[in-house]
Amino acid sequence: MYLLFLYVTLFSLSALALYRLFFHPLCRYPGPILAALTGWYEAYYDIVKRGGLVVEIERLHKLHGPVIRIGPNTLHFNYRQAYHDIYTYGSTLVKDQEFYSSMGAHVPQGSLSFCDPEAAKQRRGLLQPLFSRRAVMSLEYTIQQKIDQLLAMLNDNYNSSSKTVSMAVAYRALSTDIITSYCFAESSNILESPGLSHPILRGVEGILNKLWFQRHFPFSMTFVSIVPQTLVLWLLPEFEVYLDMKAKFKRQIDSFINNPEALSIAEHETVFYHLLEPKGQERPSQASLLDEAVVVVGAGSDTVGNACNIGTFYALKYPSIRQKLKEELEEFWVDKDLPMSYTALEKLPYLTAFIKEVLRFSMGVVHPLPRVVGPSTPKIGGLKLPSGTVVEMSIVFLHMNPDVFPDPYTFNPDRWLVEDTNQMMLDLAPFSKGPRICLGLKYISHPCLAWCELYLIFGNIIRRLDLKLLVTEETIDNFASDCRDYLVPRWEKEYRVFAQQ
Ligand code: HEM
Repeated sequence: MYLLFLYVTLFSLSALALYRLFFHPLCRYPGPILAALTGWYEAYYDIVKRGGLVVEIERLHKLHGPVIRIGPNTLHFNYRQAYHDIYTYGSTLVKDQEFYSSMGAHVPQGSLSFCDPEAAKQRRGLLQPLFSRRAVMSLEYTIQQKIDQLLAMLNDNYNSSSKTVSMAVAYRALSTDIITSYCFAESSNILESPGLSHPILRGVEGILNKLWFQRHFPFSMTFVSIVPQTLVLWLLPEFEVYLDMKAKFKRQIDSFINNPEALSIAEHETVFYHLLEPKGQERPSQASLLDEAVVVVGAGSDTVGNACNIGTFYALKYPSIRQKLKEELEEFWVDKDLPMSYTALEKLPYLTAFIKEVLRFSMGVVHPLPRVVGPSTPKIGGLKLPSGTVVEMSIVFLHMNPDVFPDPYTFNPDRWLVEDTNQMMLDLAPFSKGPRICLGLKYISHPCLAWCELYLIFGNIIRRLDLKLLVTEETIDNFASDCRDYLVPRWEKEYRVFAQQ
């Protein structure tokens, strides 16, 4: 009996392997045989090579050309027309259910995980007002308050070469505090924790380390949500922070549901204000509200933190860049003790060029975002593909394309100061593009929350502080290389700074 079972299994696997190698519609596309046979090829680079998939894809494109088969049913592209066909004009493609339901296994009812275009459109419609330019302008004060807190902390606690701080940690603290106070009118207050040792920071790190495991073994998150909490914490102590955060959001939602007046008397509009009082739509379920809260905090913290971390590094590393930023800011922002508004800062040409270069370098989400070809999808990068094919292109290949960004691995804000930046702007896509672009960013040239944060943070850090970079053997030298893919890019090394008095 066992033998029969073994024979049937072996026969089925062999038949599947033969089909995938010789009869599958994608069988004529080049790529590693193992990738054509199984999705575990990708899992190996994600888990064993710890975020090494994008580096492997780069190697494969050099070997096999601009289109490669990276999974049994997945093509990865490396040319700009394909990127725009998939994302910018990709209204007939949908998010890949297999990828997003495993990545979002902990938040199945949050906007990021919605693959059905209609459901995503409805949810985005509910949240959009919170991230519109009008809302952002009216809540600028909240962002400025948090930045003031960061500056005071750096001045008071990290002010000599023997008292330094990792800016990666400081910015993660700042961006999480901003997004939580902005969205829920209740900050996580990480910046107030002594030595920035808040459990949330450790928890986020622990969860990021488990990210690829969750992607390839999604039942691990189902396990976390169904077994008793004490067992989860015993087996996976790093989940404590995540479970605490969810419990806190749940308490907040319960209190708003029980006391709807509290929504309108909160200091400012919040995520829950828009979700609990949907105009012309049914109110999302409590589980969905909770998932959305987690999505918004996750999506709005590390992305912003990464960009700030990378920008500050280059402003400190290259004195000429820092000097130009400083001179421009000093000319327009004469009294640094008075706050400067986002609308004033966004008019500064060099600061704007600097932020665009920061966004090009920091990438946003570095992992290829998979989309599924539909029955009416036109050609992708000149290729007519069967419906159901998964297509993707990591942003690395767009942002580091030497045809559009000459000498792409050099951090050079001046490239944005030429007269015609149209093509570069088209290919600057840190927030992705098209129907599933980062929430609230209709077009990259219509700034809102993320832009507001970046202008205010860089403006304040450069104008009001004199940060010094501490260079040691351990200091990262260049953010363009050795990047690991944890959805957002991560690096092994970091850098530390102190505020010169
Ligand atoms: C520098 C800052 C940011 C970058 C580079 C960035 C980048 C991105 C990217 C690339 C996506 C597409 C993900 C995908 O297709 O799977 C995305 C989606 C999203 N972002 Fe951002 N983001 C940033 C800041 C923010 C902020 C501040 C928020 C607000 C809370 C936010 C909320 C979201 C949400 C909710 C989605 C999902 C939208 C959907 O699937 O329809 N992001 N972001």
